[in-house]
Amino acid sequence: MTESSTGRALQIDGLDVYYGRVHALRELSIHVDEGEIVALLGNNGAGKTTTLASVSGVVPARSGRIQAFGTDVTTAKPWEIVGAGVVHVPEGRRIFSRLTIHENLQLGGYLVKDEKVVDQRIEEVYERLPRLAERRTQQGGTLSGGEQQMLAVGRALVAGPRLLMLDEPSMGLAPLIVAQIMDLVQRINESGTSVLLVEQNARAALRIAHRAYVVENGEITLEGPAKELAADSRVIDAYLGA
Ligand SMILES: Nc1ncnc2c1ncn2[C@@H]1O[C@H](COP(=O)(O)OP(=O)(O)OP(=O)(O)O)[C@@H](O)[C@H]1O
Repeated sequence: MTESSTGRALQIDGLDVYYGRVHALRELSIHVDEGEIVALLGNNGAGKTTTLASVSGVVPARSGRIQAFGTDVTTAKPWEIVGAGVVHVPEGRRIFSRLTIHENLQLGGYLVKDEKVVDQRIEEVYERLPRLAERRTQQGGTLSGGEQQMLAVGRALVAGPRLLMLDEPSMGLAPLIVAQIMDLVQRINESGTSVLLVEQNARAALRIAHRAYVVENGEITLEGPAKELAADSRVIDAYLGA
């Protein structure tokens, strides 16, 4: 791994990923500057989850390069990528329903050596999300969908991300709850964490993103400032509806 200073949280160049014969990503290139929220929009099966899985070291790149904060992580292991400051909140939250909220948060710190740091970060999560603090001894499975999503984000924060990657945080949630989740993401960004936000809900994502990309069949087909994309007729027709 070579290191340099770029001001880029994430730089993906010409990424190709295959599942057997399925060519899931086709020379995909995107970047996230430090301090940005960047949305990756697209329909089911477009390649959004694969992009995050590839950055996280879960799905290997056939070709191309992935850099996180100037470090080449193309072939890095998942824990090395977390160590580089890149933390992934997976699709479907994947919280542990039999563990308490507090235990779920503690799991976010499993790679953090200093327990005091973990405890301090959990307290910060409780300050940010008082509803989790009130329910800290309850089992994760007793939370509503929106609260489970907040717990999944909180757990990621305990890992100390410099880049937070969120996979469809709005999935299955009512509009009011989606707005609360997006507000949380925006506040996390304002306190200094860069964000890559994967969403099918283009409307919600474009409201908080600085820039966005549209991915179709594994290829980037549109990109630009979020405000411009929100006004682009191709985005309106395909992703925003009437
Ligand atoms: N484990 C897998 N094995 C085979 N093909 C896969 C696998 N995972 C994804 N694919 C295929 O790769 C392509 C990209 O899928 P991906 O899940 O990245 O899309 P997505 O944009 O995240 O959609 P979704 O919102 O449904 O997750 C699709 O054609 C999908 O069928």
